[in-house]
Amino acid sequence: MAATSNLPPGLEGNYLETSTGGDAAWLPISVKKWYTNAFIVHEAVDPTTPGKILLGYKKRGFGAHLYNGFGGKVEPGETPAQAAARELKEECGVEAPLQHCGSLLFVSQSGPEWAFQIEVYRADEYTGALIETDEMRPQWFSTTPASTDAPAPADQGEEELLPIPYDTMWPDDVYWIPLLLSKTPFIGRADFEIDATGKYSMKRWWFGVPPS
Ligand SMILES: CNc1ncnc2c1ncn2[C@@H]1O[C@H](COP(=O)(O)OP(=O)(O)OP(=O)(O)O)[C@@H](O)[C@H]1O
Repeated sequence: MAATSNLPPGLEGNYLETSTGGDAAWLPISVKKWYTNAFIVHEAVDPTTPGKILLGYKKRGFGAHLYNGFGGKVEPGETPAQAAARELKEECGVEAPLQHCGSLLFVSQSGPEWAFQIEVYRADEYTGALIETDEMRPQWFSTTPASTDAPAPADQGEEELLPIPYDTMWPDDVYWIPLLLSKTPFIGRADFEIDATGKYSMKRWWFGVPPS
């Protein structure tokens, strides 16, 4: 992993680059707004009980028709941790001992005029009953990468889970979800361009982790 001299503007600290790309100039940041994003991850127990991650299919609003964690804006007077717990409960009905695991900065050209500062949380467990809400349809996905020589799914009445649907997620997710799964703290920034159809594409990105 490379040294941190190329940390993008808006990120601070001692971090080692895990991935970077794009050659656009970093966009200027005027205002930042705080958001949260929370994930429940069940670790693999053994080969017949693989790991799984809870995502939500966003039914409306910003990021509609993409799978994501559960989250939203930090409201005035709330800490990001309080907002993360509130949004998780509002969007899929459950409570969880969320732990902060990453911070992300997203800037877009010709989209929202503010930058998104997103605090990311994960929990190994949850309490309550998962429900579909007006905003999100929760769904579990396998955390085991798809592989041709993987054993056939156990035929034990368990529903086979699909792999994480990166093609139907924000394009930055593939760079930091693996870090979230391995419980590696992370930071990152991605700058986006939005085309006439509203599609976001990444023009420059950088993700990193603390030195071990
Ligand atoms: C650009 N790359 C990105 N990659 C991954 N996740 C991203 C994201 N950009 C935004 N997000 C997440 O999208 C949700 C938006 O929140 P959003 O639904 O607008 O907030 P909130 O529920 O408060 O809105 P309403 O007031 O109900 O409209 C929130 O979880 C935020 O973390």
